[in-house]
Amino acid sequence: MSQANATQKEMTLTATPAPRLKLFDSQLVVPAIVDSFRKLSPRTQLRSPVMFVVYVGSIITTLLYLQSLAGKGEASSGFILATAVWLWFTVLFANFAEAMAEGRSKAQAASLRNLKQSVIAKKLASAKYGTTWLPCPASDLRKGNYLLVEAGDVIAIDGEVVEGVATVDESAITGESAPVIRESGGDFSAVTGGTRVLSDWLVVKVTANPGETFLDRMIAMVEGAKRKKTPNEIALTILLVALTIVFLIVTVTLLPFSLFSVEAAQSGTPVTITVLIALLVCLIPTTIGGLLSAIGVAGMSRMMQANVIATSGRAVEAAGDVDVLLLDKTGTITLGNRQASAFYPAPGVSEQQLADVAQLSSLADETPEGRSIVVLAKQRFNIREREMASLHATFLPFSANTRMSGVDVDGRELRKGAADAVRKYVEAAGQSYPAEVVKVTDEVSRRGSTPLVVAENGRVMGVVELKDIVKGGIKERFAELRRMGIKTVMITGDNKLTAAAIAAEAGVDDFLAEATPEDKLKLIRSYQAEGRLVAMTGDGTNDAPALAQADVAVAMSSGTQAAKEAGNMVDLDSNPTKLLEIVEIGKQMLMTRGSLTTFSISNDIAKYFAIIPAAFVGTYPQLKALDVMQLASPNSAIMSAVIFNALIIVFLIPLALKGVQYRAIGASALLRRNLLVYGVGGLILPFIGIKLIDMLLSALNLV
Ligand SMILES: Nc1ncnc2c1ncn2[C@@H]1O[C@H](COP(=O)(O)OP(=O)(O)OP(=O)(O)O)[C@@H](O)[C@H]1O
Ligand SMILES: [K+]
Ligand SMILES: [Mg+2]
Repeated sequence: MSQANATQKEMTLTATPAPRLKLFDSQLVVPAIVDSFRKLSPRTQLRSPVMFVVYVGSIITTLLYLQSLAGKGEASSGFILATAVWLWFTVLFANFAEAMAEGRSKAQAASLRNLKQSVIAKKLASAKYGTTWLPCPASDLRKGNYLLVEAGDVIAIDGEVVEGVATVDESAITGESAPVIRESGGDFSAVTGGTRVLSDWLVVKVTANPGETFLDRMIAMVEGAKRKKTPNEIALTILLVALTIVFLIVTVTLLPFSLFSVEAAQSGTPVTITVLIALLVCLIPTTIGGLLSAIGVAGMSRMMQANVIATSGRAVEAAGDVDVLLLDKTGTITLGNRQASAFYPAPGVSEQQLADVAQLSSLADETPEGRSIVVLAKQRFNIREREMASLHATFLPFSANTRMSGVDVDGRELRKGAADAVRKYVEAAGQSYPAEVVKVTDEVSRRGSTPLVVAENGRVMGVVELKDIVKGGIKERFAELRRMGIKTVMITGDNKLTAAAIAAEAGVDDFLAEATPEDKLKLIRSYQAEGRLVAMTGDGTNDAPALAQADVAVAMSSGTQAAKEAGNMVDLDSNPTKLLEIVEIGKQMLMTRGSLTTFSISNDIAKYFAIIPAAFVGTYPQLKALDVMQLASPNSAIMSAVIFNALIIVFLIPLALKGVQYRAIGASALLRRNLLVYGVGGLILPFIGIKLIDMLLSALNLV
């Protein structure tokens, strides 16, 4: 063990910590500036229709400026140039916001990539321990290959343990320094490439080709390579496009009005195209248009900081609206390492007889439960392991559907399993089920332990108690979820009494016991049919169908490959209460988007008051009444509005990246508060900002 400890310490030192970069860290800012220019390609710009309008406006004003240099300008070339430059800044600032958000994700991806080591694996000729192995680079491994991994070896690639038990240091992936046990069968059989075996050995079957491993997928996700617009983002984009079209029509119809009206002809001051473009850009929702993508990317990146990898932005979004959380009992709410702790023989059976039958029925049972029975029988009565192969036995593996396992040997039919399952089996064999055994299983269950009833040839031999422990601190976290309005439901294959005891201890709102994988699936569907958004956390293979059905499906990284494939998030810390943070991050992202949309639309209103009187005062002098800001000159008014419109994007980048503050108060109270802060704030702020810019411009004699 001392050697294992030493290796582990070494590992902890070499593992790369996730980068904790400051908001405007120069490591992020410099590449983001470069990226802002790279993002000027039309294809990239088309992704945000609002910003694309600004982009086109920048190009047109630039052309108008060039025309003015040739002496055919519609206004002074200095004014056109200033407008063009600030419109380009507007586009660049929006690009910069997105690049900053992506840069943070890229830094996280880079730290993950550091974990990818080129490992030489020990490739076995067959699935059996002890057969010869050949060195093979990880990149040449394929699904279905078998590997030997021994103490000190780094596991080359993702796989499933088929033989052996070992302690594994997964700190490089999970950040958790305590070693975990990985063993064949059951829910602790998945191993991840990049982790290191500390003691003993494993035979691992490769489950992913190079480039398709858990780590590879995490890196791709974090880098945002596969980031698609979420349904909510698409809906919001449609709204923004509609607003843009309305303002575009308004602006275009103003053109002939100003050009051909009698007043314009008389005063000789038609509104220029430059001014109309400035007006259009100020009216369309550029603030949210420029920040929308950054908000989404930042949400995923905040998940990553909480050690959760989300496979889609859609999952992050759904997390913000979750109503019901379903949790698996064993391994999620409890530690999940259920150990046999006592034998309770049925009347007329000795404890040793029971232990003997229980042990024999568990010899080929690869689950932690089965193995722990063999261990207890040895401790209590020194019952030695028998070699299954020489016994001519047929083994009946445990399944979550039958909730039984056993063995047929020398004409003896040995079974063990959940009380109700064994009772059915015993009664089907025409035997009676002793009342004393019911008493014992009830007592065991009320303690929160799992009773396993053991039977031989249809006769009940007694009960084995499997002890499990509720994870620490879970009750307070569930109370917090309740305050957020989220209902917690524990689902388990275990019996009602055990379930009730654990449910009470953990403080969940409700539970479903004796659930088969299909029952779990049905429960999720029934909640979804009520229009609720369901989150589920699980770790076992039998949780996979339910995880695939849930809207937000968080797989524990300690769980099986199947569970991780089925989920849309993986919690690297394997902490069931992590959902609390996941929901918070989701809510925060939705709120940030809502708040900035509100702000964006209301902060455009002041610009009418700045630009409309400035643009049309020549044509319609009555409009002077709108000039509540008393801006220095028409040109100064227009420039100030355009400059404010560009700068506000930069000022709001920190908010878009960090997210607005989340508080666990009611949804309507939160909405009221945000409307007040961002709606009213957005209304007032530009009046002050535009006036200040105008004063500065005229003080510096720039307009
Ligand atoms: N190796 C085994 N052999 C026989 N019976 C078992 C074995 N392991 C578990 N059982 C019984 O089957 C029941 C159902 O197991 P299952 O794995 O579906 O659910 P669980 O692990 O108890 O709960 P959860 O769904 O929360 O993980 C257990 O409660 C136990 O009574
Ligand atoms: K705007
Ligand atoms: Mg289970």
